[in-house]
Amino acid sequence: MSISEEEWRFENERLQKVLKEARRQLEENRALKERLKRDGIETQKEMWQDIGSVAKDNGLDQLVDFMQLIDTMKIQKSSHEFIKRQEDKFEKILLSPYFGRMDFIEDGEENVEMCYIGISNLITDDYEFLVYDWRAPISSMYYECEIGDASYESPEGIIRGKLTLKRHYKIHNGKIEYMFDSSLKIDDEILQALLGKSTDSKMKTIVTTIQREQNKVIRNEEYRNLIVQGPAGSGKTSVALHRVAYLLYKHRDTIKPENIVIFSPNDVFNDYISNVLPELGEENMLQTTFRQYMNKALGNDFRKESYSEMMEYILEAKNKQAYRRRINNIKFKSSVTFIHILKRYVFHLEKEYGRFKDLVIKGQLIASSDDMKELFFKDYAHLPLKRRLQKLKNRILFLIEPYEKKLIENLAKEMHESDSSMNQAESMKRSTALVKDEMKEIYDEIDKMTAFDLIEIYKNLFENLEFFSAGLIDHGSDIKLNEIKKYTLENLQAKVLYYEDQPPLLYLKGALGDLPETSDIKYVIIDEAQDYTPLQYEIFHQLFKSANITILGDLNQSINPYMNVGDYENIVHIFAKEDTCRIDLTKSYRSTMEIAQFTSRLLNKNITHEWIERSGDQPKVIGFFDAEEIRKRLIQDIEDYKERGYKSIGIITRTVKEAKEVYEFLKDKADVHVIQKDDDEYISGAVIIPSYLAKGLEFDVVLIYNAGNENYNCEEERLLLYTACTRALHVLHIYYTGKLTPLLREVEIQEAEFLS
Ligand SMILES: Nc1ncnc2c1ncn2[C@@H]1O[C@H](COP(=O)(O)OP(=O)(O)OP(=O)(O)O)[C@@H](O)[C@H]1O
Repeated sequence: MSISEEEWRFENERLQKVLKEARRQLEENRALKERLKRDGIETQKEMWQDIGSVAKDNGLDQLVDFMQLIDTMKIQKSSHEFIKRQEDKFEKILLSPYFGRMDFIEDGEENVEMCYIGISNLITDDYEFLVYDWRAPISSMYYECEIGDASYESPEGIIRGKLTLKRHYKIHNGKIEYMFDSSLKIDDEILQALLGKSTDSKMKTIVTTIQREQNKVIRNEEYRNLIVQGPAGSGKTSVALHRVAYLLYKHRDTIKPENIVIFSPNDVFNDYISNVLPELGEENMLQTTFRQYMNKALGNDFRKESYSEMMEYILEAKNKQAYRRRINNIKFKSSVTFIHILKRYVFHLEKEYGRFKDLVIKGQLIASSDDMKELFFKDYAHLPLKRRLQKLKNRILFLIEPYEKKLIENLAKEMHESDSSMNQAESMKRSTALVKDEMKEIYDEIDKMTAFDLIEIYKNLFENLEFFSAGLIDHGSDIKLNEIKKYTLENLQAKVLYYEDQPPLLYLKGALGDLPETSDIKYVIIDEAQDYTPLQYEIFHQLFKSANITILGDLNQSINPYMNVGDYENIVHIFAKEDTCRIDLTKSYRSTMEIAQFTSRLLNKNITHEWIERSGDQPKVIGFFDAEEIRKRLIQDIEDYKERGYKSIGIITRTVKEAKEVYEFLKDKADVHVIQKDDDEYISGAVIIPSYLAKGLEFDVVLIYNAGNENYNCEEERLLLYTACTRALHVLHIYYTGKLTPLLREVEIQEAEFLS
C-alpha cells in the first residue's frame, strides 16, 4: 500500500517531534553527567586532602571519613555508568528512534493509540510514550498480530482490541528512508532485502523483523526450561540473545547481566555473538564454554585434551591402530548407560565410603570408629560426600585439640621441672614442636581417612567397572567393558585426561559436593545444544539447579558423531517435565532457496522445514585434478568474490591440519586468515576454518575445501558436511579431488563441473 503525501508529512513531523524530545533529554543527561563529573573531582580532592591530614591523634576519625568518601565514589561511579548508558541510548535514538508503528484501539475505548516501536522507550516528562521499547508488553502485538483482532498480556491482565494499521520504517541518520504498510505479518520482502545483503562482521540484531514463532521463544516465561529445536539458520542464536535482552528488560529490578550465562561452543563463536546485546542497548551476559568451565573446575594436574583435539583425532586418526578402542571409549562414556553407572557409583560412595578406624593417641580413644560412622552416615547424611568428609575432619580435629593442648602443657611442665634454666616460653615452644612431631602420624591417618581424591575415586570406578555396571548393559551389547577399563586405567596412569573422561569427572565432582554454588545464575542459555551429551546436561542441571534453562539446538547439526545429545528425549527427564516445554522453529532465514534446497537434500531424509524465498545461484560442485588446483582456485575466488562485493568468505576445511596446509599455501598470495583453535578470535573477511569450528557462524560465500571421498568418506560425517554447507548465505561451492564424497552422490546436483 503506498503512503500518501499527507501521511509522509505527518510522519516527518512526528519524527521531528521525537528527535527534538530525544535531543532535549540527551542535553539534560549531558548536563547531569557534567555535574557528576564535577562532584567526582570534588570527592577525589577531598579524599587526597584527608589523607594528607591524617595524624596519630585523629587517625580513626579520618579513616571513617575516608571510608565514607570511598562509598560516595562508588555511588558516583555507578551513577556515571548509568548516565553513560543513557547517553548511548539517546544517541542511538537520534539516529533511528523507531522501526515500526501499530495503531491499536482497545475494546471499549474510542481513541486509536499510535504505538511507535523502537530499541528503547522514549517517554516525555508528562508520561507520553513517544516510542515503546520492543520488549514492552504492548509491543508483542507488533510481532504476533495481524490487522484485526489483537491482544497482549499486560501486568494488569489481557488487553484486547483491534489493530488498524501496521507500518514499517527504515530511519537512518534521523531521516525516514522508506516506510510501508503491511496488512499481514512482517513481510518476507523486508526479510529478503535484509538477508540479501553481504555480511561483513559479527552477528547483528533481528529486532526489526522478529518472526512470530521466534517471538514466542523470546518472551516465553510460562515454562522454566525451554528446549528449542530449529533447522540451520532458523535464528536460534539470534532468538537466544534477544531473549536475554527481553529478560533483562522485563526483570530489570532483579536480574542483571551477571545473573545470565550463555554456554557457546567455543570462543570464536562467543566473540562472533558479542555485539548483539550492546546493539540492543544492553550489557553482555556472562559468556563461557563448557570446556572453559571444566578446565577451571578440574585443575591442572593432568594434561587435558581439548574438544578440538578430540575432533581432530576422530577425523584424522582413522588409520591408527588404537582408533576403534578410542571411539568405543568415547561412545561408552557418552552413553546414557554410563550415566546410570555413575549414579549407581555415587550412591555406593555415599553409603560405603570411608573405612573408619578407632582413633587412639597414647592409649586414649579420641574418636571411635562407631562414633565416626554415626556422624558420617547419619548426622551428615544429608550432605554431599566431600562436605561430609570435611565436616568429619573438622570434628576430629576439634576433639583432638584439647587433648593435644594438654599433652603440650604436661610436657612443657616436665621440661621446666627437669631444667630450671629453661624459661616457660622456651619449654612451651619445644614441647609444641615435639608433640606436633609425635602427632604427625595421627594427622596423616586423619588426612587419609577424610581425603577426597577425585582421580582416585574415578580410578576406583574403573577398577570395579563390572560390579557397577552389572545388570545395566544388555546381553547383546557390543560394549567391551574389559577393554574400556584397561584403556581408562592406562590413560589415568599416564596422567592423560581425554575429553570424554572430563565430563564424567566433573559430574562426580559435582555429585560428591566439590563444586562451588552457582546460585547467582538465574538464567542459563545453552546454544548448539545438540553437541552436548546427556551426561553434560546432568551436569548443567547439577550446577544450575535453581536457574531457568533455555536449550537451543539442531539435531541435524551434530558435528560429533559419537558425542552428542542423540535425542531430546534423552534429556527431558533431567529437567522436571511439567516445567519444560519444547518449541520447534520451522523456517530458515540464512541461505538462499537454492542453497537451502541443496543442503536439505544432503541430509538425505524428509525435511519439513521451510525457508525464505530468496533466490541466488545454484550451489556448484567442482572436481579438480589435485589439491593444489583447488588452492589455486581459492586465490582466484577470494579476489573475484571480494570484487563482487561479498565481504565474508569462509573456506571450510575438514580439519585443522587441512586448514593449516591451505593457509600455508594461500597466506602470501591472498588476503586471508586462519582460525585453528577453540579460543581464537572471530575474524571477518576471508577465513580458512575447520568444519567443526565453523558451526554457528555464517559467511556470504562458503567454499568447501575438498569433499573428495578420501575426506568425507563415511556416513558419520554427513552432519558435519551438512553443518559446513549450511553456513552459506549467498554462494556455496564444493570442491573435491579424486571421487566426490559418497555423501553427495545421491544429492541431485544442478551444477557440476570437472576441471582437469
Ligand atoms: N527474524 C529474522 N529477521 C532477520 N534475519 C533473521 C531472522 N531470524 C534469523 N535471521 C538471520 O538468519 C541468520 C541465521 O540466524 P542464527 O545464526 O541465529 O540461526 P541459527 O538457527 O542459530 O543457525 P545455526 O543453527 O545454523 O547456527 C542470521 O543471519 C540472522 O540474522
